[in-house]
Amino acid sequence: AMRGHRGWPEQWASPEPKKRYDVIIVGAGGHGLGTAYYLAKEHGITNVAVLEKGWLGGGNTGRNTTIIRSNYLYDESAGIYDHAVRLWDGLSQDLNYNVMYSPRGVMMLAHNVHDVQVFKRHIHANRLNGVDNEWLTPEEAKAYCPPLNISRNARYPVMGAALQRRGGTARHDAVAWGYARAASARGVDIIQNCEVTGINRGPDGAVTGVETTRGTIGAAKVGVVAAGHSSVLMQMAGVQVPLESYPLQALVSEPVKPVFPCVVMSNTVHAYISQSDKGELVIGAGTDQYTSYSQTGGLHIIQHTLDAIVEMFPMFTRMKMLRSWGGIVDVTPDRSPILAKTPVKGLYVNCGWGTGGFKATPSSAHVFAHTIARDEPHRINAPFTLERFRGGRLIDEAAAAAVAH
Ligand SMILES: Cc1cc2nc3c(=O)[nH]c(=O)nc-3n(C[C@H](O)[C@H](O)[C@H](O)COP(=O)(O)OP(=O)(O)OC[C@H]3O[C@@H](n4cnc5c(N)ncnc54)[C@H](O)[C@@H]3O)c2cc1C
Ligand SMILES: CSCC(=O)[O-]
Repeated sequence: AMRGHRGWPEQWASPEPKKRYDVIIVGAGGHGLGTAYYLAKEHGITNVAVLEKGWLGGGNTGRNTTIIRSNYLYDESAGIYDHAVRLWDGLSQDLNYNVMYSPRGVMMLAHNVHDVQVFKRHIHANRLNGVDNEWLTPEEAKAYCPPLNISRNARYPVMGAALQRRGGTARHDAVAWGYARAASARGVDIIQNCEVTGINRGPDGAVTGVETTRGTIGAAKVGVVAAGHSSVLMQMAGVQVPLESYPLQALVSEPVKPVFPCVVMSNTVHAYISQSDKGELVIGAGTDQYTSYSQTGGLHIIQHTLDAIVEMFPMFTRMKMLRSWGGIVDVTPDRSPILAKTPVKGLYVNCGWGTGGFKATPSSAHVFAHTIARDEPHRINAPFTLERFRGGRLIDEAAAAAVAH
């Protein structure tokens, strides 16, 4: 058995917080729980607490539309997102928990000459980085996804598509549960209902721990992984991060028999769709256009998204919608994440994933654990610094992420 391994419990332990840990992770989403898991598994650091103000997986990790892909434009992005796709492949075995990873293919639709040019550029860039991506004619796109409307007189006719066959989906709850159980089994304390209300610094400015709703907890290393609330947390340590938080909504239909074989995304009409293993159509929208920490959004966004969906897939016109919800997405100016040390000794931040961080969960956690354990970034996350916004060396992926914001 692994040193200190608690054995494979039904789920995770729920201990009282200790007075002190080696590392505190703020935020029990997939990225935070995964970071704690890799700290224990890869670096032998097990005296770790993950502090969560609500319930684990209750943030964006349990609210997203579960799309996984690595077809972004820049080399830096290929590094972090394709590292994730490779880790998704063996994650269920690694965690001894079925995360239901399904490489069913992600197809990005082109509706105008600009889309065609952008997606073909992505395909060439992806191939240069060893990332699979291929161009389909409208007829080939329909053959891959039969419900797709490729009529020439559609409001936004399909002019082709970029298909990443290794892209797909996973069960988002299971990712949180799998990482939580595996981390807990290795000795990590997961403390739910424990909101961090302050980040403490010593006379030398270094981090000494956090204030929480369950008392003061000491640690020389604190990793903030709080998604839409990251700017609030970092402000507690006097660090400003260039984030805007927006509501991002999603909705599901009534469950039906398997009818939709892959994932389809359309940047131009701001809609994307897949079908869950339970049979629901899982539909995503663009962000609401105002900053907010609300986990709901405007009905007009849902309406616009459904207009787009029935235009692209007329067979769903009479489908009944079951429920909609929202999350709080933390968006950076260049739509790329911040995975880095901060100017405060012992304080690390993993945020800025915006509308697209679920797909990166395994790689984000893997390299963030490395960054905390060794106090220096992994080569994969080295470009994703806080300083890039001062120096201007941005990693502008707005086109790759534009489907939602
Ligand atoms: C509707 C929607 C659809 C999306 N679709 C996709 C998609 O298809 N593909 C994709 O790749 N990405 C998608 N995303 C984005 C993705 O969900 C996120 O980028 C990713 O899940 C972020 O993971 P996380 O672990 O960093 O954050 P979270 O899961 O949000 O975890 C952060 C945690 O920090 C906790 N926290 C906050 N403040 C405090 C505090 N003071 N003290 C203690 N804990 C605190 C929160 O309660 C939360 O549980 C979507 C997001 C939304 C909202
Ligand atoms: C919410 S958009 C999903 C994605 O970025 O693949």
